Amino acid sequence: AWGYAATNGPDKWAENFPVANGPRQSPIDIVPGEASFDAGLKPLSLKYDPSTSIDILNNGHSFQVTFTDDTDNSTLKDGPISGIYRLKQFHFHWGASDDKGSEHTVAGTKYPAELHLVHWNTKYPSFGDAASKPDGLAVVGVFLKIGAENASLQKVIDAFGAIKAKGKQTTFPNFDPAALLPGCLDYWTYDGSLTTPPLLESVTWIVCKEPISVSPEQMAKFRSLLFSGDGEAECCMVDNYRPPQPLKGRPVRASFK
Ligand SMILES: O=S(=O)(O)/C=C/c1cc(Br)ccc1O
Ligand SMILES: [Zn+2]
Repeated sequence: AWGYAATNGPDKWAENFPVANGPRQSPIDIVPGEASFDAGLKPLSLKYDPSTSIDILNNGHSFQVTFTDDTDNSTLKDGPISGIYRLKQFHFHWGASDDKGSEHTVAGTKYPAELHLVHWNTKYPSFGDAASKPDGLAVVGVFLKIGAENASLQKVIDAFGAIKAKGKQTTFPNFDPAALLPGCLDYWTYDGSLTTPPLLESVTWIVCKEPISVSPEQMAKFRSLLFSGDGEAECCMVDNYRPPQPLKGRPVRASFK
């Protein structure tokens, strides 16, 4: 199965997922000076209902918090998209050390981690259906920067004890993902893909310019999670990020000057 090791990592994914070499792969290096300001881009409208959060899971390549998506209670609207997209889950990517870990980079700068909030277009009947359409998904990316302890993030970290190994999950009710968003929602946007197999080219990426904070101690807790399952040789969950992919002529737009 795919992973992030030398034997099954990003450089090997094209063997089973040839779209890995496609025209709209993610992540990318965002070069602010080459992004074009688009006055037609609307502010993001993110409206989340904490009662839609269900559980937290170690899926063997990250951990994710999953939401009920059978109503329009937690949605993304406006920004670069048309229609209503429902929040399905959020997860993170991070490094073994603070000098790497994000998937998108900004003029070559890597952040220690990156949050992805995954939404699907309600013009399609389900996430699975939407995931195969060019306008099916919208993922909001938020960089994490080393600094003050993040109290909202700490609520997620407090659940790690129950999901240390691959396959572990526990209930995670009443969590408001809006508490993980930066104060300023200026963003860059471009057409891309899932950054993990199946690498489907169905994502409108919306990457926030402003990072949120994470303390060194909190990053250490991320790195205490395991890729491995119970009874397997322990392997720390670190460096679960895909590096930037070729832009192949895609425009990157900015919602801000
Ligand atoms: O890292 S992302 O591109 O946000 C991957 C998102 C993703 C979300 C789901 Br839900 C299932 C498979 C996936 O690959
Ligand atoms: Zn992701």
